[in-house]
Amino acid sequence: MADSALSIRTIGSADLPEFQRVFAWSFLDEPPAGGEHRWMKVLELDRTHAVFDGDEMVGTGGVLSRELTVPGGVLAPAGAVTVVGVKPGHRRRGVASLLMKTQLHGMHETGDPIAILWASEGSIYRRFGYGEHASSLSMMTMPTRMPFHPGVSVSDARIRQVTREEAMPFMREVHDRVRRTRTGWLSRVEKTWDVHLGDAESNRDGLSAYRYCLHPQGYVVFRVKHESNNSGPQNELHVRELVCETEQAYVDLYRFLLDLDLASGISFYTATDDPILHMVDNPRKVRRELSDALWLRIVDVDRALPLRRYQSDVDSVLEVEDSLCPWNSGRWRFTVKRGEAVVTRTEDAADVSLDVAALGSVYLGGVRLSVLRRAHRVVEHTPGHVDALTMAFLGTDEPHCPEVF
Ligand SMILES: CC(=O)SCCNC(=O)CCNC(=O)[C@H](O)C(C)(C)COP(=O)(O)OP(=O)(O)OC[C@H]1O[C@@H](n2cnc3c(N)ncnc32)[C@H](O)[C@@H]1OP(=O)(O)O
Repeated sequence: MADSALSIRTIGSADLPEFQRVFAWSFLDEPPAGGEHRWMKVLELDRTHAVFDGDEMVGTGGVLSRELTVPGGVLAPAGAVTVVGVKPGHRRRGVASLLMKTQLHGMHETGDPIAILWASEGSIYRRFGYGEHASSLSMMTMPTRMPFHPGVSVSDARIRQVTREEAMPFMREVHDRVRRTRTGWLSRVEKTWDVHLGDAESNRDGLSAYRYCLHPQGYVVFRVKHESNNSGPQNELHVRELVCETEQAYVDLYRFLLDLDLASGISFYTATDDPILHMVDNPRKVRRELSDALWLRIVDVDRALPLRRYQSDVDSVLEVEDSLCPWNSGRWRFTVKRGEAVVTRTEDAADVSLDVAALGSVYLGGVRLSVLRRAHRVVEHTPGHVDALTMAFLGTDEPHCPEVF
């Protein structure tokens, strides 16, 4: 419950210095001296809120307008929630709750059917209806020089290292074509590139500047962690993104990285189904650590569910619980025919009950509804419906979001 002394409003440009300070302090950080934090560059002021306790700004949060690719290659409008922070000393008094409610009710009015975010901590957002592991991430490490499995063929396409200036126009075009086909990928605007591939000294964490290598159908961006010991160079390649229009380009660029002289290892936050595991001759040498990536919130059940495509036909009554966005609560008939869903209000008895966060987790096809049933997050009233819904929601590939916003 929000403290009654709190108020909330969108910010103007005059609020930005204080907004930046409150956000930095909430992350135990300092605002950059005399400059603008890179996250501030992409804020849309009419979707950016500050919470006040009297005259004092105590909370921050923003929504970015993005397109999210959902199963079936459909581009769905999504509100990408970012820069959420509450000033130390003002916590656990409902500041974030007020912000979350304002954002979600605003998205309901403006027509964003889906909200997404990356969570700083895993225990914050489920209470606000965000479902965990809507997409997951694999922190992958592997040694270089590994051969490929016989049959994985490398083409003779030339891969060229170029400057950032030369790479940028090509990368923008390739990314924009590829992101439309990959579940979980997001549209980028001009300034997003500066944030996502920010390369100021302060962004490098002791590593090199980005290196840009182009293939005719793709590109890879990485940093180098320079190391050496008595046995020679032990440099590590930290891949930021590997974006390809063809499977061949993916194979070629991985081979290029694996063969790079003076490098001993590769690390990459990648998709959980990155095919590299099956390309190399010794898959055990590819070490993987799983973490949550996108948390997804269904803002409007009846607009979000029909947006995506489904793998199989199903006809079920879903009973949804959503205390923060009550327009979602209640029973919905969810019917899929030939991949397309129709969602209508119904008084019929529920086949399956679940809360809106569970629906968010399964929406991109990364989490199985059957697993949520085993976790006591979903209740099946009519036998067979959870299995049928599980199959319908699964996608061909694992959802993946390659960028933090
Ligand atoms: C998308 C992003 O930007 S992710 C970045 C999130 N920001 C941060 O992590 C910065 C550091 N943390 C903070 O600024 C704050 O602690 C926030 C934003 C996480 C929470 O703000 P608060 O104003 O304290 O949250 P609020 O008072 O509304 O809490 C609502 C509920 O969530 C719980 N909660 C809040 N923060 C946390 C947390 N970090 N861990 C566990 N539970 C939490 C509260 O206990 C409360 O529970 P209740 O409803 O059962 O009483």
